[in-house]
Amino acid sequence: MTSDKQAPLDIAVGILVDDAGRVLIARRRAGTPGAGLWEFPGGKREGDEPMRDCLARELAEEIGVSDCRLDTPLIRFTHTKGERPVRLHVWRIDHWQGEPRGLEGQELAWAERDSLADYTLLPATDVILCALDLPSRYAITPALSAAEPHRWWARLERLLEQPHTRLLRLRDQGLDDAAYQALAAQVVEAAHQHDVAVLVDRSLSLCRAVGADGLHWPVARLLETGRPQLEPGGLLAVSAHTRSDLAAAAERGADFAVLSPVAATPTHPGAQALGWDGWVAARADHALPVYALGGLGEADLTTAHRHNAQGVAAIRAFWPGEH
Ligand SMILES: Nc1nc2c([nH]c(=O)n2[C@H]2C[C@H](O)[C@@H](COP(=O)(O)OP(=O)(O)OP(=O)(O)O)O2)c(=O)[nH]1
Repeated sequence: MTSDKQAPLDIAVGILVDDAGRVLIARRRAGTPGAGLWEFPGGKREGDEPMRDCLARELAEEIGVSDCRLDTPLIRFTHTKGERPVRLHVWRIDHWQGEPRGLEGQELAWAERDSLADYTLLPATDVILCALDLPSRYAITPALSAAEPHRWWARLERLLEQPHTRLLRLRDQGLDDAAYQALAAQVVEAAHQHDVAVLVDRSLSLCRAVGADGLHWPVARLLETGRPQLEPGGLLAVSAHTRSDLAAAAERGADFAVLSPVAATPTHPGAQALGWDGWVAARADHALPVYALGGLGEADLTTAHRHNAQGVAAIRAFWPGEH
């Protein structure tokens, strides 16, 4: 076996999103691998062309659109679910010129996000969809048990009111299960009024009891018990600290991970900071969205995206100050 045989093919993929929030999918033609399945438009890199150029070329050739605005890459990951390993470089595209049409005879469809389940998509598309659905900011609460309750609640309300807040983890390791569950029930109720999804720590039964949107576990717990039976659409997030944690998380079916610490933080004294170089080496191209955590905030979002992060997770940086 030569190593060349195993080298992944680089593929550029574009997710065109129209003003109604629908996404463009294309049906693979007869005679190609995965014929009949639906995919996002894109294709193989030619020579050593930059991946952005590859995507612009593929979209022009396949669907006749030009001037695609490629601001921020959505995700880059490798998977081995097809005939050979591929590394997908995926962009979300909200602006382009021209009306997409199937120039190679392929069928196209504009699909509502919720109706994508009706199409048989290529394997590993679930990773792309998860990245598409997840926000750039993953807010984590400081412990209520270490704070004055009315102040904590006032800040939580302010956080929930901010339009950027879409996903929250309730973290309070100082509470016993009963107290944590009582708090989680209240937090989920408050968050859902603002359309903010809440992930809770601890057990599947607690998650169900409080109507949370999923669980956030240490990766070791996923390894011990396997992926819990969440409701359809429920999210399983894991905390990871190493490259092998992430490999295990992707392998065992976590929807996304948080990889930390990028920098040292007062909440985790003594934890060895990865720095961005260490973070990128550990993140690698594992097949799941990964947030960067540890001493980061709003100002680090662009850097995080550039390093193949879904975005930034933070406790202090997103927790509103007192006014
Ligand atoms: N376009 C696209 N390809 C994907 C996705 N997910 C995924 O695993 N792939 C894989 C399938 C194929 O093995 C590979 C794309 O190869 P391709 O054969 O379509 O590339 P191409 O358009 O350059 O093809 P060609 O006719 O020039 O050979 O990437 C996806 O969402 N979109």
